[in-house]
Amino acid sequence: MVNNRSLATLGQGVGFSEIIKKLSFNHGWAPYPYGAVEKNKSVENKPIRVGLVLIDQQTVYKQQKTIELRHILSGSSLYWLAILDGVELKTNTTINCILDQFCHGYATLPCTTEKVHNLLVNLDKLHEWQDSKPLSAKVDVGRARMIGSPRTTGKLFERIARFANVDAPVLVHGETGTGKELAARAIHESSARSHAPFVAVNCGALPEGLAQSELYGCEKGAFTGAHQQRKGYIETASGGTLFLDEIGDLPLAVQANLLRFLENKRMMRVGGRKEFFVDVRIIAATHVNLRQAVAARTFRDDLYHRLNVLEISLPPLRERVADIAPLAEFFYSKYRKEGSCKLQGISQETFDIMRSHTWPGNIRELSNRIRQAMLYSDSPLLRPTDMGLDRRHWGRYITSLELVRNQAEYLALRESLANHSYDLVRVASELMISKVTLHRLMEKHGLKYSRLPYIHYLNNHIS
Ligand SMILES: Nc1ncnc2c1ncn2[C@@H]1O[C@H](COP(=O)(O)OP(=O)(O)OP(=O)(O)O)[C@@H](O)[C@H]1O
Repeated sequence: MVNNRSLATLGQGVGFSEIIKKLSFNHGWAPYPYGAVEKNKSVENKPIRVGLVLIDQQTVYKQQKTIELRHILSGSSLYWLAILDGVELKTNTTINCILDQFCHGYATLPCTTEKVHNLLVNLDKLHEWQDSKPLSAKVDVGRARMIGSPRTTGKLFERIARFANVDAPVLVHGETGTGKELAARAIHESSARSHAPFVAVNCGALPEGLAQSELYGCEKGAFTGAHQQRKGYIETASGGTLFLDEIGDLPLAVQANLLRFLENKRMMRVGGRKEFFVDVRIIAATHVNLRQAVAARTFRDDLYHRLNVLEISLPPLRERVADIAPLAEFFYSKYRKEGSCKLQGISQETFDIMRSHTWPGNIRELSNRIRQAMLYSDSPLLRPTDMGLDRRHWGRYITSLELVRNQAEYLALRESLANHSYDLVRVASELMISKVTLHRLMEKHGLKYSRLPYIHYLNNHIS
């Protein structure tokens, strides 16, 4: 057996050690404890792309262990395969979230080493393939992190990576709090401009008479109070990215100037006489429908087309149900680090109710509600009432037949999956739907370990 693959291992347990030993003897894997891998990134010049992580009862039920595990997995660039020992998937949200966010697959003990070996080989190939791709989606945005289920956010990351490689203007639309600024930052951070400033301007907050000088700056004595020459936002962002939030609120006169600037990247300070070149990439965002604004003549048609070269549309959170659990878990872990909180997690009921809330403030609202709830909660698990969401109020939040349908669909799926331990043939038969429909619905509701399709794909496509 040729030993050509290295494996990081994380966790200790009898069954786990047994699997690792067999993988080494029978299949030629060279296992290394994760600590050793971390120090060198590669051991003995062997690249390490995949890791095997043990998730047992201690990991799941000992809060400190769960936190440590999340910390390690989120900071690692390896592709992880989880080995579940003595824990039931069913409706355990903690495991579901860890698997969904950080692992590319899992196997439950007892299982054959052949199965684990095959999954690892495919993951290794997948990692190698992703490494060789010119565009790989970036998840980290500076110090911030963009979270979501791979189905929705995966496509977004791919767009962000593509858009980062070209220098054209981008128009981002989405309701308030859907992450428009975060997406713009992600493009900037992933682009060649990342070393230069990212300047965010809320066009709606620019005072009407001062919008021009705020954007373009002014020369000394240009108007009363202009005691010295001052750079505007455009110049401040030189070499980097200017993010124009709420672009629809830009006064018409300033729109005309911005159009000229977009055409040749040349500008003049207010009161100035000489035009000069400024190298800035413009990313604009809007929560209103700019086409309608164009029709209503409050937004210039030509500017709209100049800005809308590349487009990103961020759906509201109520349409990204699969993102709710990973986002909630992310904010929970983030705010947990901030204070001495005795909470041990989020209750299943809270997750259920979160899925049916309409989230008018989108991701910002979710983040704020979790933060406040964590301050005030006095129970071990975060309850719906802590977050100001109550089952009695469902009716109030449900605004359409579609939402009611979604809620019923989700509950039926979850129940049946739990009852049949994710045996999809039985679940499909019980719900009287085809397996294809079942897969689609599981994906829609975030009940699928969405990274697993990669493995199935690879199983079918890689010889
Ligand atoms: N995918 C995500 N993962 C983690 N945090 C997110 C994500 N999307 C948004 N957020 C967080 O939600 C909050 C709102 O995001 P952001 O300010 O980017 O939204 P926005 O659409 O620009 O809002 P507005 O239209 O009100 O300016 C921020 O705290 C941001 O960090």
